[in-house]
Amino acid sequence: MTFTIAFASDHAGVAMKAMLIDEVRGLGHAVVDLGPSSEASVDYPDYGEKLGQAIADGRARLGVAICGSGIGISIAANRNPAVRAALCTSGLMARLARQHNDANVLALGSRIVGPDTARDCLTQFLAASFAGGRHAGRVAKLTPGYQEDVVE
Ligand SMILES: O=C(CO)[C@H](O)[C@H](O)[C@H](O)COP(=O)(O)O
Repeated sequence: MTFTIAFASDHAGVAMKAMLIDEVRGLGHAVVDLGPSSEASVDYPDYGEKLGQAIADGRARLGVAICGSGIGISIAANRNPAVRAALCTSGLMARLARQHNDANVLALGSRIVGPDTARDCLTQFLAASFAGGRHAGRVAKLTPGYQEDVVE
């Protein structure tokens, strides 16, 4: 299955963002790159907000958010009620974020995880799907108007 995936970062995540965009394009996914395009210093709240809006208005089904630690941009993206951003440092966390939490944004820290781990997180995030069942009611408590995504 392929998705439209929105990417956003701050300056610390630009290089990792470019690397992961190449990766997902190679897998046949469509990409919305919300920037930034240079490593000039920017503020993660602005880019987390852009990503939240892209998920909320349906421009992208999934998102990837990257800053130095992954913390600031995941907090920012999660301010949008449509977002369930999960900050992950392993492929297992990324898989569980999709399976149990129906996470729609993968957050990564470019100063925390290396390229191989980042790729593993993204690969497992994209390959997994929400398990539903006992998890559905829990996710509904997180997201107003939550409707379980039907995988087509
Ligand atoms: O939000 C963060 C910390 O939780 C990110 O790591 C930022 O990328 C970081 O704060 C940016 O720091 P810089 O010294 O301005 O590059």
